Amino acid sequence: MRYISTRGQAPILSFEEAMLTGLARDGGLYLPEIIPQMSRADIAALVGVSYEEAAYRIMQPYVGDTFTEDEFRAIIARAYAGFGHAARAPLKQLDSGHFLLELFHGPTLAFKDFAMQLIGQLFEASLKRSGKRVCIVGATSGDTGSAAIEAFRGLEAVDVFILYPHGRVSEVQRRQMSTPSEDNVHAIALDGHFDDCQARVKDMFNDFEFRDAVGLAGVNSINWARVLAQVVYYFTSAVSLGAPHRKVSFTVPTGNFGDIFAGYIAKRMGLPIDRLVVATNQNDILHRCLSTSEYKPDGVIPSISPSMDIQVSSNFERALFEAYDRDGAAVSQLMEELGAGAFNVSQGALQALRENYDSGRCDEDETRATIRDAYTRTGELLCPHGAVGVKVAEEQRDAATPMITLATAHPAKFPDAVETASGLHPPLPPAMSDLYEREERITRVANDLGAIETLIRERTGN
Ligand SMILES: Cc1ncc(COP(=O)(O)O)c(C=O)c1O
Ligand SMILES: N[C@@H](CCOP(=O)(O)O)C(=O)O
Repeated sequence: MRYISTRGQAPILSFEEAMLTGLARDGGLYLPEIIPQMSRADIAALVGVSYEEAAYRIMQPYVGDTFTEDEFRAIIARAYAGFGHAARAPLKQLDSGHFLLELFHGPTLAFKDFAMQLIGQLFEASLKRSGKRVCIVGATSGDTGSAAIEAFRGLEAVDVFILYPHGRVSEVQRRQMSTPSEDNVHAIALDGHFDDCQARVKDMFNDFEFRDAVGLAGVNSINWARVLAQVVYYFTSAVSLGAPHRKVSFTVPTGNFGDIFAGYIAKRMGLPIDRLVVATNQNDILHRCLSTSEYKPDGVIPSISPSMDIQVSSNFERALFEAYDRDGAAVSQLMEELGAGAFNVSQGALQALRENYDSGRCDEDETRATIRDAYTRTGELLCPHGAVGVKVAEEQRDAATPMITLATAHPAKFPDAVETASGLHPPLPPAMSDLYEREERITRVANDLGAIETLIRERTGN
């Protein structure tokens, strides 16, 4: 399998190269040149198999001969062994025709663990083989960072620097990043919001001298392997509700567009998905763009679902690439316009986007009300991100097709918001019960590329 950039100007890479490269050298994001297909029989054959077996069958065509069958199966087995639920991604019924896909049973209690635990194993196997060393730099609004630090802590051949927006993540998220004691992990509090963190990470990738000197790698969803790992649970959940014989729809709490794009890939592979609904919080740029065609970031407003406080949505570039029939020049032009403030999607591309994605938004009061109502009606305590999804799904779903809403994080990651909404304080699982007593290590930096690069060079000796 070969991987191409959304901007059409970067070298074509293998799976392993694309995984270790992160951002393409033309500033774009890698995507497989062709999307492998699962036939109806392939999908039907997933009934009753373990999550790990489904993961192997779905991901193998993308990974190709990077690893032997035994190696790749062992990687998958190690990745999901630490999950706290035998089903890995259990499905719960919320209401007639409305289901919740619980994606928070991994070690850091968010859906990011599905990809990050796998990527940790893939990186370790690949770097052991090559003897190379990498420096991972990531941006987080809270969950990617803790999942990355958990997946890479203590690995010999990897340093991890995670930039998070100072004061804009929950205390649990911050402590998950700042309390691991291994020397190879670094929690960096940046004075700015998530979009600033993500922009500095992309700046570092576009600074080729720095990139090559430190051996930069990325584990944000710019990394194709992140998206790929998330395709699996669309299949397993749909199959448990009757696919391929019955269509299902998904509502996905969305920020950087990686998770819902994984749903789109599942659909392109042949999974009968009726609708993919983008659910945004008050930072609703994606909903506005799909409604009006204009993509114009206008400042991030802090919310009680902080992981979705994003205005420059990285993977939307992959969706645009598809909507523009894989025209890299057109995508480059849009990204240039975005650099100057905003872009407008053409009518043809907007129609293509709307054929694949519906959208809705949920404000702060609605989020709190949904947490309260869902608990009262069903006994399910939602995190604010899941609540955004449930609210939008309730508005958008139809009686004919089952709706699956992705519950992307555990309520205990956002205890204050959940308690205000429901009156209940969600406890941390026993393995994390001493999180508040552990010592924190945080480095504060200005939103300044030079200062961040200097810090990374000093810490890595490059
Ligand atoms: C809990 C939670 N829900 C939803 C999202 C949005 O996912 P995506 O960025 O893949 O759209 C994030 C962050 O990515 C998250 O951490
Ligand atoms: N919500 C994310 C933001 C980064 O997204 P990613 O999927 O591109 O890594 C977070 O929690 O950090």
